[in-house]
Amino acid sequence: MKSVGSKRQFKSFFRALRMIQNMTPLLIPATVLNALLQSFMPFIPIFMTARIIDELFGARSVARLSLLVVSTIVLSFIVFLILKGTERIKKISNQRLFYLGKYEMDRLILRTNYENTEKPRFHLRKQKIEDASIIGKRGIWRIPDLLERTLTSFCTVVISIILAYPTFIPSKSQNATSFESSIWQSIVLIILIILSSCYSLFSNSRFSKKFFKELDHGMKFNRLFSYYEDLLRDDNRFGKDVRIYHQSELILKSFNDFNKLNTRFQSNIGRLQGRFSGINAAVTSIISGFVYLFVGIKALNGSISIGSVVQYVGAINQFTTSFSKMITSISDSWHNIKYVQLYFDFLDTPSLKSEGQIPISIDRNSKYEIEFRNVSFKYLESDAYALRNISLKINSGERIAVVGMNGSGKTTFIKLLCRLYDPQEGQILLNGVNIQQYKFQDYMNFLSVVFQDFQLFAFPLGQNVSSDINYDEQRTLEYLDEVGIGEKVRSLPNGLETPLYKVDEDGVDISGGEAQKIAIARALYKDSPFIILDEPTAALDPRAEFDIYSKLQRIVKNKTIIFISHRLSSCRFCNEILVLDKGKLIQKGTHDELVQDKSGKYFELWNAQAQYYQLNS
Ligand SMILES: Nc1ncnc2c1ncn2[C@@H]1O[C@H](COP(=O)(O)OP(=O)(O)OP(=O)(O)O)[C@@H](O)[C@H]1O
Repeated sequence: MKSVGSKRQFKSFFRALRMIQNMTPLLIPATVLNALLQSFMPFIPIFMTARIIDELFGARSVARLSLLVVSTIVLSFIVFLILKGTERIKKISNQRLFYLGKYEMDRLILRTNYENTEKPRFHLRKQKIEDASIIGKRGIWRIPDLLERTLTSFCTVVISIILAYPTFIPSKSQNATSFESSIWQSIVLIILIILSSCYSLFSNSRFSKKFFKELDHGMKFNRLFSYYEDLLRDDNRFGKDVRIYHQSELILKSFNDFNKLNTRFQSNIGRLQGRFSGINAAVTSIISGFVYLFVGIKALNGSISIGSVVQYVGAINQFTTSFSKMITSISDSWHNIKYVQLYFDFLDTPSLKSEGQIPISIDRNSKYEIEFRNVSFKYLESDAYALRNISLKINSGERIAVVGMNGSGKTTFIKLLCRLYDPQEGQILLNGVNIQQYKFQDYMNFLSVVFQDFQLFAFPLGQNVSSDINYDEQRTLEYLDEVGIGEKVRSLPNGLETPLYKVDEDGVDISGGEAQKIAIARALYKDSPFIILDEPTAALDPRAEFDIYSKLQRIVKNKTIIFISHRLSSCRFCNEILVLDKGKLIQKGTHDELVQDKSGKYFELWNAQAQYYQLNS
């Protein structure tokens, strides 16, 4: 089991490296170069100082000394310059990686099938990835940093071993003292270094585990805090309810809770870091003491030069600190992979939709027929049927109303028709072919929908209507005129180029009814053969409602319109009414036929509405 897990972790790591390389081709080379230079840099003064001291205590040649000093300065300066260059490349590339990594997730959210986006788990997963990237910069965004730390410490360990190695070899010269020729002092020092390395391995992995546990804990507070922050930042969406229902105290309490917990979280992390680095520093100092003693005795006995003391002491100290860093980085990388996997699991969210291959060429004069054949549907997390055994046909040019009580399945009917969901039983056919066999985008072009909870965007008004940056101004205005908002649009300072909403400072806020009119204009502009309007006039005043219904008859000509409605006023414009109840199609017919069926559901609804108006008139 464990090896399967490890295999997956390695796979994710290499996949992340490939992805980073594709997104920012300079980042990994710059990181590797940076790591090599960083590990090399501390050894320049260590190695060169040893040579300079030996020269001072030896031949004392001014020319050689000058050469050594100049070489040290020039070499350090060149390495420093290259390091600065790679740092800059890394900084820019890391920013790019941050953006592109998130862009991939946003692209998935916008393109994955709708069914996925309605699952709370889907959004929770994304939130977790985002939180992890903010707190502790975990996930793919941390990989370059961890790679650099691991490589730097690894190379430093290798170089320090090469430089320190001679001091552990017992002297074989005839004049060597028993201390110099004994292997035991080397063994003792090596054991001490190994013990300190083991301790560092153990304490690092404990630290990493605790650190990541604290970070996971901290993510919960961050999520709640971000939720309220977003709501307040967006457009103070809950401003009205907060005032009416005195909810400010509750919200501020959640900010205070977050603040308290965050302070505790930060102090826990700080304490952990402090304890860990304190103990590590103490261990390193003790080892340093032994190293000085060991190398010092050798120097006192004259078996190594004074300059070599600097080299050996420096190299062994570099080894102990870098070994500890290397272990920390490997352990961090191992824990970080969990978040990399989370990221890839999100990007790999399976598409639940089957993609057809048949193209649809839309032609105004063609006849289209939609058929629901024994269609049944349940939402994923529900046992109850939202639609049950629906069979019906809708032909070109028809005006259909779908009516029913709350929760009777009207919106679900539309969602299935629009392929936002696919039915579990039965088929939906367009001209006799299952709609799943058509190219998805072609099928999307076949329909225009104004959903109950339609969304307009903070783009210029013209772009909202046309869904395009380059749009036909005249046509756009014509449709806006038809829905009765053209005059208002013309009076705006920038006309069609006026952005909606105050996200842009030149933006305009619009009323609910105006937004609904723009949404209807958008559906008309799309010029699809089927137009579906889910509660299209809920926000309109009676005059605007009547106006739009009568105009729709004229504008849409031979197109098919399906109205979803609670208001039976729309039914008068329709040649067929479908009545849904608890997911079943229980009645269909013309308005007059259904009104005459006094025991039917439609009559019940119609009568209730008529009685209401009588009572209130
Ligand atoms: N995403 C969902 N997950 C689970 N159940 C859902 C989901 N959406 C709707 N339902 C359930 O499916 C049934 C039909 O809902 P639907 O939204 O189609 O009704 P409706 O007729 O449009 O209602 P309304 O008139 O209130 O808009 C209801 O019982 C509803 O609770």
